[in-house]
Amino acid sequence: MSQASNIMRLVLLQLKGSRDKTANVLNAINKIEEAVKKHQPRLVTLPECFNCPYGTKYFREYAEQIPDGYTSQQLSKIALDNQVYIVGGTIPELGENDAVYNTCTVWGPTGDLLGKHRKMHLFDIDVKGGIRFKESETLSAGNDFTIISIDGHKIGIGICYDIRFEEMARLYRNSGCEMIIYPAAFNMTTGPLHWELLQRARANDNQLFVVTTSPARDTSAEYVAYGHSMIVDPWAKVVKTAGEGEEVLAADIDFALVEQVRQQIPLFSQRRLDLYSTEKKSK
Ligand SMILES: O=C(O)CCC(=O)C(=O)O
Repeated sequence: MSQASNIMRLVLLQLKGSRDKTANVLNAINKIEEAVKKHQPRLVTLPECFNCPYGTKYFREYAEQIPDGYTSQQLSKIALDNQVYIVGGTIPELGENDAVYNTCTVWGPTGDLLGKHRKMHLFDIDVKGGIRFKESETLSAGNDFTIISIDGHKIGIGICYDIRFEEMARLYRNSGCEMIIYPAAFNMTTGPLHWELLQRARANDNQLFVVTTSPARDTSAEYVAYGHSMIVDPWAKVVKTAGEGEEVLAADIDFALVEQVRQQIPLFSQRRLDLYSTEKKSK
């Protein structure tokens, strides 16, 4: 693909996880290699918590330093060997002062770490008769926005629950992003109702591509992921969606669509900033 091209080929890997970290990482590595051979993507994305079961009791045990830990080193090598960008899902990260984060790493074709996003909004919910989850029992929240650039296109990174916070997506749009990628693991309570809705809403509000990558559904797991990894375009149209099992989703997306939608429905020059605003604060 030429550097100036607006077309980018994506591969989303919806992967099944297990309690065996090494097996999970090797599965991801093998699937990346196969997908590169078959589809020649520019960018490959992985699911949230792809090397670890999704559960607060597991995060510290599976946590690794970034970029020195095993999973980071494997992702760096496979990106370099295959000359591909990788949005490496998420892994539990062992950070400063012994804090643990739910973190997405992004790797370039040189094997370099291009960015690291720590989930900003921790998934603490209690839906009666549905699901209770409290990430803050063991995780700390990140404080930084993460934008990477691929072939001149800015891409914002968020993680799962982050998608519910429209201000974050707006700030990415205001910073020039044309796509937001969310590694994510919705569940069987909120998934059917909110998964597609939130993606189409963020895409529609901000006139950009939204990409999510979920683990495959495993009904024997303690946390059952919804699946349905998805690509939504700036018209809020679902371009491609996976089912529930392990799946490889490949698609060419055209960034020219971003400008077309923004010109035809010029929300961002029509906003009444004299009456309201969304502002970034530093912490
Ligand atoms: O927002 C939701 O319903 C699910 C969020 C989630 O599973 C997560 O943040 O990991």
